[in-house]
Amino acid sequence: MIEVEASALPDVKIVRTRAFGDQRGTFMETYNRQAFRAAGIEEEFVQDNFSLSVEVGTVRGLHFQIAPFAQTKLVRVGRGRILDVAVDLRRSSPTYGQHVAVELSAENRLQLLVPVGFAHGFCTLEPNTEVHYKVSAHYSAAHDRGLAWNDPALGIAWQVDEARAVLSDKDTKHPLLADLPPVFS
Ligand SMILES: Cc1cn([C@H]2C[C@H](O)[C@@H](COP(=O)(O)OP(=O)(O)O[C@H]3O[C@H](C)C(=O)[C@H](O)[C@H]3O)O2)c(=O)[nH]c1=O
Repeated sequence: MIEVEASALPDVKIVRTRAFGDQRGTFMETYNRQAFRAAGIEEEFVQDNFSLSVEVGTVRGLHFQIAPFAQTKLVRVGRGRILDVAVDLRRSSPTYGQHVAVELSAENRLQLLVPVGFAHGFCTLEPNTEVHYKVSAHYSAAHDRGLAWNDPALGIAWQVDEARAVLSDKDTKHPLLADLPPVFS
């Protein structure tokens, strides 16, 4: 049982899968190819990723891979809570540069489908947050690109002070949207 709804940017989908609770806890099918295809999510995922972020206010992003390794991502939280963000980088899109931000948590069990053409990133809202995500193309460092998470032009309300954000060195050096070359048509 899967429910898929459009987010504020219709191509970014919010996915809810059925949870079975009993006296022991909970069981979920977090991904089921047949059910997801029936719900219109046709992507073939080829790699599962996992990240643990220890500190609240850890920001990972905004990332994307360029062709031929551009990725659709299906993101969920196994432990903790994140503000998950997708930014439209499709030059021909009427919502170019706009974003959607959705809270994903172990508690709400929501997943976010971030299609090719979007940058993706998140900020953790609890300590020791574990993020699991499926991607539709393999990792390629040579095709890995980024966008400045704190670009004022994006207007993302990350819920973390810029000075307190925990970032990789790489994520402090990405270009602003205005300086980003065309990457997705
Ligand atoms: C993404 C990736 C990374 N790596 C290696 C490369 C580095 O040595 C190390 C950490 O990579 P990175 O700092 O890019 O990890 P994150 O900052 O969590 O990046 C991810 O976080 C944001 C939210 C995303 O949406 C992307 O999927 C992904 O870019 O893992 C791999 O070996 N395979 C991979 O698929």
